Amino acid sequence: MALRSVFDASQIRTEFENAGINSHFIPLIWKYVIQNPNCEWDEVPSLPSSAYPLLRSKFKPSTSTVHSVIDSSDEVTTKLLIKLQNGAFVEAVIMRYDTRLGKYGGQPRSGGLRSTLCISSQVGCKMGCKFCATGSMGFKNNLSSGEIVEQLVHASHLSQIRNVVFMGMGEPLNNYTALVEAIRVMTGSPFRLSLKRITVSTVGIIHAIKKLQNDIPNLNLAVSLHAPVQDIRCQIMPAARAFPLERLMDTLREYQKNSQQKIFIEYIMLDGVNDEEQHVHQLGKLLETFEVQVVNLIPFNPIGTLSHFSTSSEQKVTKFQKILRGTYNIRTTIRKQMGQDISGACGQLVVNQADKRSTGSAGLLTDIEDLSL
Ligand SMILES: C[S@@+](CC[C@H](N)C(=O)[O-])C[C@H]1O[C@@H](n2cnc3c(N)ncnc32)[C@H](O)[C@@H]1O
Ligand code: SF4
Repeated sequence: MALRSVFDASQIRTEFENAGINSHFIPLIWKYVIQNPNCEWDEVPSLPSSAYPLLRSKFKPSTSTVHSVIDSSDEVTTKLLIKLQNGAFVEAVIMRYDTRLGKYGGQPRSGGLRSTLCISSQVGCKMGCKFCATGSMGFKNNLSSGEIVEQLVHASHLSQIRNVVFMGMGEPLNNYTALVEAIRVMTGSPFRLSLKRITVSTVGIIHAIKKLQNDIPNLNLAVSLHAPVQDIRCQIMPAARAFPLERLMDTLREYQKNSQQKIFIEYIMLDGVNDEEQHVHQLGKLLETFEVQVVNLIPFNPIGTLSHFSTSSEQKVTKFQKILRGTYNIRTTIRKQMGQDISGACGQLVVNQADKRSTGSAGLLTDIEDLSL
């Protein structure tokens, strides 16, 4: 049987419990593994003697490996192509924010920068959004919580990670149990990331948003709205049929009321599809009664022949922003496109990689300015 990731928290806790080993050793093991990624279990100091054979027979310090590390030419973005134990690939992306410069930038592998890590939760995705390279792959498999956490471990060897956003490959709320467990590990010892600095991006899985409120109160949500009315949403995001816009908005209002947490609205700008003047007024009215933290306008990142959409012109995006701000008083940012020279769109590098071996999104996604507040 394949060995599990030592960062699969519930597995290792259960195994330790069954063997009568105190679970307080687990964060100590994780700390050692983070500092010594290529270690053998016998090297981990000060564990009860029964822990060593158990670790050897059931767990690996890392089940994934970094297959390649690619820096963008502007040195802001680094993409990690990560190979999982089953041979599949996922992407994790580091974006560096230089606090001294007050903007994204800085030398790729240098310390001292405030970095955001964009993490994948699935190989492929079953939601099938028409503009998304990951969606074009279909669903392959869920990542385990350990595989999700290992992306943070790999990235932390290259940069000091301050923020984590689940905006990589896959729909995190379709891999709910692993997502919740991974977030609990990341916010616990030894990672100790602040929950305020973790954001989960979702297409809007209503029942899971409701559940999340109880399981991880006060988690930041980014909702990929992308259209102001249900029929356009369904055209570009087939899964939206199952999550009517009105019910989604009620769920978000409820989420915000109960948790006082930040909700970011993501809106991809697709030329002639959702970027006309009527759409901005529909969106403004939809969000008027809703205390939205910020609307992020995302320039569509072309994904080659996988999608027929085009990117909205700069003038259209700027006008959209102006109306949302001026007429509706909604904080609105235009997300920078980053890392386009390294297949910036989520999943694109994996699709390209798959193409090369003959076997899945564009400039990078995160409006880090807002997510790293
Ligand atoms: C890849 S998804 C992953 C998280 C989640 N599944 C979701 O849809 O929010 C993260 C964000 O990337 C956006 N995205 C996907 N393909 C894109 C593209 N080609 N250009 C720009 N943004 C894209 C999505 O709409 C979403 O807002
Ligand atoms: S945008 Fe998100 S939900 Fe849609 S296909 Fe891509 S990963 Fe899945």
